[in-house]
Amino acid sequence: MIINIEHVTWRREGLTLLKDVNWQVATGEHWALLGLNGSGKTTLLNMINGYFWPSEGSVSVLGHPFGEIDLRELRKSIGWVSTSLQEKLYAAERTQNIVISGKHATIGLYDSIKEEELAFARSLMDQLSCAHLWDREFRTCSQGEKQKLLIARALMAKPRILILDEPCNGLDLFSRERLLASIQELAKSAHAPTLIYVTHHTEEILPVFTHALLIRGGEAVRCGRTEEVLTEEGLSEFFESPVVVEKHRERVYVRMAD
Ligand SMILES: Nc1ncnc2c1ncn2[C@@H]1O[C@H](COP(=O)(O)OP(=O)(O)OP(=O)(O)O)[C@@H](O)[C@H]1O
Repeated sequence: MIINIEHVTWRREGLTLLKDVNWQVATGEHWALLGLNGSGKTTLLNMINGYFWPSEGSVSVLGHPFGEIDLRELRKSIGWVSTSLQEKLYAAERTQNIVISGKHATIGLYDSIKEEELAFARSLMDQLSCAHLWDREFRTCSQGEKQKLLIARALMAKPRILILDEPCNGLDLFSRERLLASIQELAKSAHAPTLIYVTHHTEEILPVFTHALLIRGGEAVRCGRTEEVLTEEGLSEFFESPVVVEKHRERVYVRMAD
């Protein structure tokens, strides 16, 4: 079992921010985590990374129950790509150095770069269709290109779980599709980590995401196989508002019902 969250409740400042959440992620599955603003997605991710401790219930990640594992060690197996990270990275840094710095999850490089690290960084940039950005300054790359570089950076540490936290935020239609195509390829590649794709938008949930968790008000409202979860009925109930679902190339597009 990659992730096993059982009856997890998390309280903070008199509020219950996660309520009796149950979530099991098995090997070979890729998950989408869908929820509106403030629904508890980031809180749940912080829980998986061991930054928050459950008030009730138990968390086990990569077969290690919390309480029995060094969380700093565990975090080395989890990549977490989010846009807020971009601001922390050196704007003038060369793209390949940013990718390579992911090996030890540092900001900037402190050791001399080894030949095999350069080769691995290049293969990752190739895999994410951004090898043409080699040796560019990070700040000169577009938002979509930066996201690809940050995914390559996270993969440099060979994580077993890769969290993609709203990676398409701020991307235009075409950049979004290019990034999604790279994510699709990544998910299909041999030795791909377990992907957890966090989003507000159902249409970003690619067919490779076999399972979906819908979270609302800190509760896991629906959880299961994507095609069973992302139905018109299921989503109308989830959004507490009637929606119409249109499917195109195995992706689900939602609009409000008239
Ligand atoms: N440490 C904290 N103390 C108090 N409230 C918190 C804390 N962390 C999160 N919250 C609250 O918990 C709720 C869920 O927040 P969370 O960041 O998990 O939502 P989210 O689903 O990631 O939202 P978004 O899509 O906007 O990023 C919010 O109402 C937020 O204000």
